[in-house]
Amino acid sequence: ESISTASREMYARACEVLPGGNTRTGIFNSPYPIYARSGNGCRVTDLDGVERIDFLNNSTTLIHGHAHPEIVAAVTEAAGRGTCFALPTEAEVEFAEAVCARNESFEWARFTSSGTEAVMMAVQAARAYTGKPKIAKFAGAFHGAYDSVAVNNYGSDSLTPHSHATGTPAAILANTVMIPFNDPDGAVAILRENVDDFACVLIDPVPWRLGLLPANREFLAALRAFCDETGVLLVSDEISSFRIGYHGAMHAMGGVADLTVLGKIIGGGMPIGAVTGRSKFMSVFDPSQGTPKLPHSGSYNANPVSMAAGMASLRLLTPEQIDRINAMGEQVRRELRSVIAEEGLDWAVNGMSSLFRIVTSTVPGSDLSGPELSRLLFQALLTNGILIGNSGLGCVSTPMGQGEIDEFAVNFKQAVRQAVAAARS
Ligand SMILES: Cc1ncc(COP(=O)(O)O)c(/C=N\OC[C@@H]2NC(=O)[C@H](CON)NC2=O)c1O
Repeated sequence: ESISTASREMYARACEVLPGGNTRTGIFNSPYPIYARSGNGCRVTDLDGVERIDFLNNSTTLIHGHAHPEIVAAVTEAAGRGTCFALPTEAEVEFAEAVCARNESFEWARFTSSGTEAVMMAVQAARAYTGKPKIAKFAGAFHGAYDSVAVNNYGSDSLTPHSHATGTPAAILANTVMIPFNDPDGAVAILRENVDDFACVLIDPVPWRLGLLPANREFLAALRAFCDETGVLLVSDEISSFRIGYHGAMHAMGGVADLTVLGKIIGGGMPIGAVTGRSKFMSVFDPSQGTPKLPHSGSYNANPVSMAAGMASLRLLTPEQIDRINAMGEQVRRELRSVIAEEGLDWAVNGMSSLFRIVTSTVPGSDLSGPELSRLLFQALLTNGILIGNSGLGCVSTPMGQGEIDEFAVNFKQAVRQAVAAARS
């Protein structure tokens, strides 16, 4: 049924000028996506004026929700003084200080305009520092669109590299090795097979495409020990998971990375990415000693508007705020689990801190499993005033309170019943 007449009409117009009316694969939804008109705090309004509680927050980016007054003020003030210069600004230095203060391993920082670029630069920095070609990543984990890492990134645990970017050269796949998540013996055995060829191991400590289940401490310790022994760099992609603790995900789980990639929440809703880490590794970018091993430019790198939004976002993200949204995240996971239990379903609600992911039945052959059911649930939630990701991903934002959690629990029950009925019809 048509959820939003105006969105359907807008989508038809979009298809005239955008491939499939789309410019971001992850948020495409058939038969057509709902178009946003505006957002305010934890609520988003579509082109028909329908308001929903936003538990997706632009794929966990908007930790302070939409149009936070302090972030809007910072962006407006910065933009009024010029949005970008072919000159460095104080804003870049101030924000780099704020980022480096978050974790003792963040000795130097460098900015990009997306997480994808930051992952790319971290991988290239590891290759520049070690002189080695191969990288290891976890089967199924998502790290953005860079072709060296856009390999096995849709949740499958297959260790055979396959790219979702059709046409990726075999030479790229040959240098991207899959290792199994939370399997220390399995992962280290594969790493040892080509130990002299590895530049880095790339890990998201809470990989959402693997069901948002965290790495365990023994596993992180085994990776750290392997990297200490061999000189392979440990790169932590915390673009989505940094929010789980004031010092980030690895720190919260007792690990230490050599380089850490940041994005999303540190940008306050403006385009951002960052590579941080030990200065000895980050030195590959340093142009002050002659041509750097790794040149890296970008027209909007460290642009003062993103820096200002990021400063406001980090300033607002106090330990108390993190504790508060983490407690609300735990309550959300508990409420959703009790609805699922009441409905007699074997779905799971995974995640930690302020992140959650609803995973429909994993029982092979169950009629209530897989991406189709996740999509039915996503659509049913849309008609019940709630926005989450089409793969069941969601998060809590700081403007939320008990009212939003209560409303989610009630509407989730209705949506589950509608999705199950639709799946069985
Ligand atoms: C661990 C990790 N590494 C790199 C990236 C890429 O950063 P970006 O270039 O700033 O988007 C990301 C960013 N996107 O992840 C969000 C993810 N992206 C998606 O396409 C889907 C869309 O809904 N299924 N949902 C999501 O939450 C990331 O999470």
